[in-house]
Amino acid sequence: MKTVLVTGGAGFIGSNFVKYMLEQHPDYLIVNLDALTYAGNLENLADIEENPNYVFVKGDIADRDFIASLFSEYTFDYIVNFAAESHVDRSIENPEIFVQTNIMGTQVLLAAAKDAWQTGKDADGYPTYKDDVKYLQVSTDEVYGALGKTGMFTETTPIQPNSPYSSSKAGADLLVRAYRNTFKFPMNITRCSNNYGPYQFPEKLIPLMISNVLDLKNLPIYGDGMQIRDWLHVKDHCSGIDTVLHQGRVGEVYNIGGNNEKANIQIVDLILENVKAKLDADSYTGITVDTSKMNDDLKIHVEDRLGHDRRYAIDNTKITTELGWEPSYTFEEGIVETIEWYLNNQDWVAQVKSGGYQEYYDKMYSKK
Ligand SMILES: Cc1cn([C@H]2C[C@H](O)[C@@H](COP(=O)(O)OP(=O)(O)O[C@H]3O[C@H](C)C(=O)[C@H](O)[C@H]3O)O2)c(=O)[nH]c1=O
Repeated sequence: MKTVLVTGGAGFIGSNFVKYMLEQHPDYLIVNLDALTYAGNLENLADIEENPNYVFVKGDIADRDFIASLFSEYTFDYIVNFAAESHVDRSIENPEIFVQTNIMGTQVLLAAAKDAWQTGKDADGYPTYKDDVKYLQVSTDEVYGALGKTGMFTETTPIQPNSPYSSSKAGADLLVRAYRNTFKFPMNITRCSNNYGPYQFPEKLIPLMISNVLDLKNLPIYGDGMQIRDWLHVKDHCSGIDTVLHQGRVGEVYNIGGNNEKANIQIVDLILENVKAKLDADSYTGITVDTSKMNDDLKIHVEDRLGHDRRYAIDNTKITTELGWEPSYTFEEGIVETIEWYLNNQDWVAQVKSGGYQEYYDKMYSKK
């Protein structure tokens, strides 16, 4: 029996991970700590909230006193830190909260874990720790910066983040790295590419485009739309993190990519085509829309994102050769399954779009 603290477990990737862990490790206790910001949603976890091996706690990772009391209540074996402000466009509008949550929050967690796990000191004065404990920092390929037409990010690529978001994630990674170097702290860092799949908040490219096609709204393509991202199905990301948590060499960084490079414009075309085809072939509860209007006229090129990274691509060699992990989804099957999920979960979409969503959307796109 292990007790795992999953922070940010009500968000998109975190909630998929909580469910994945409960399925894969039915003897583990999963404590989900989430501040329930705009992107966190307990509806994502409705099907497991009665599971006796699952506990939800509302709170902020950057709140030192709160974290201290949580660590006095539970004895954690593993900590997986997903809690983060994650949207690049929001970080351009309002960087400060990214520094607060992503950097300060990570520091508070690191200090609490070190205190909880330290057993003494070795002959050289370095802390010693309990056996089989680990802190895993969930990071992003964006910390490496941007690629040109060729090349891929490996774990030794220098860190050169370009946005306030990626800089805050890089700052957190560097703190985790420093804890390893200074305190021999038991850690791993994983760096993933762009995730997609069920429960993603519709501010990110894929769910935003699905949602706009269904609402017959414009599909805003930043700049020329030829920016390239590597797409990783969220379930593959979860299995990659689980693999690193259990088998990763302590102190190491592992990239987790999807081997699926696509230009944004290709993604938008695929979504437009697939949503229309599905609705023409089948009916879905709560969706009545004139599919003849689902055509290229919906696509508009808008002002580019400031400092927009042109291309990301991840080299998976390390995690594949050392730990035997590989992504299992092809993008072609993953995107169809994801579109199907959104079509079948219009209540969830409506629920997350209530609240401040419309206001945010109008503000972001009124300028464009
Ligand atoms: C929302 C939106 C996006 N885009 C473009 C901008 C990007 O080139 C691409 C994907 O954008 P998105 O904001 O979905 O994701 P990224 O900026 O690549 O970052 C994401 O993937 C990394 C790994 C993380 O670490 C981030 O947390 C995560 O947000 O589509 C558009 O062209 N139009 C739009 O309306």
